[in-house]
Amino acid sequence: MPPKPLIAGNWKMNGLTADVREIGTLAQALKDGAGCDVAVFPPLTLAAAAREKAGGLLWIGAQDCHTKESGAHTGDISAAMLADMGLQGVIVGHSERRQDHGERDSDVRLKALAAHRAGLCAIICVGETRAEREAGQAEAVVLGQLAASVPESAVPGNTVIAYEPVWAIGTGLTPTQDDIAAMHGTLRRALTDRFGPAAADMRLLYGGSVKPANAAEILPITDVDGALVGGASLRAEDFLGIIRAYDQAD
Ligand SMILES: O=C(CO)COP(=O)(O)O
Repeated sequence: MPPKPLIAGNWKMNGLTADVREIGTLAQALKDGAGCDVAVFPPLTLAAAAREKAGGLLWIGAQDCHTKESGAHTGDISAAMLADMGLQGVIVGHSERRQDHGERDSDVRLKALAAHRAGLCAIICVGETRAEREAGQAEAVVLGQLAASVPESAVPGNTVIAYEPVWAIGTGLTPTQDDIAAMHGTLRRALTDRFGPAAADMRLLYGGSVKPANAAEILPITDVDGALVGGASLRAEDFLGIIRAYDQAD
């Protein structure tokens, strides 16, 4: 049995107080259950209100955390603080953090470890750039990121891997179904080599321009256990269009 799918929405640096109503709309729609788990990662300013609106029907998480538990790190937030506010997960190693903040695999690994120590689920992101894909290095790059970013403490209950090709993020471009299947198969094999049979239960999400219009083609691909959605997660109606792709498959 493949793991229960997860549809996760990464709001990035978007959303003001009024937008929390979208979480309320999602929770209302999820009352009768869904064919997948649902999570939203709003900006931290909205996380407490989002959690209240979610009413336990979807997870609420954060988009980053510090590697340390506390200390003199002005402007940073620790995983322990996120757990203390009742959040369930945290995205680590998103390509925008790797690019904008120079995060390396070793930083991502320490952040994932911090998340695990705090009892949070770490959504660990990997993905190649366009130049790396064109040079035929996509698989090697992603496998390198996976090996160095995922800590030994990873188990299916505390870790989700998100494959997000950088060139597909926010561009409307997606890899072919065969390319997604090949990369996810490669990720699963690498995780199995490292973690044994437990790797079968570790969720592998695809991210990069997932929309209601292409969800039905992407989500059923073997070894795709859900999606990490950016732009199309900001409005409940669009996000539900992706979540419902699972109901229709049932
Ligand atoms: O980066 C992403 C999610 O983390 C994907 O963003 P888009 O869905 O907007 O392409």
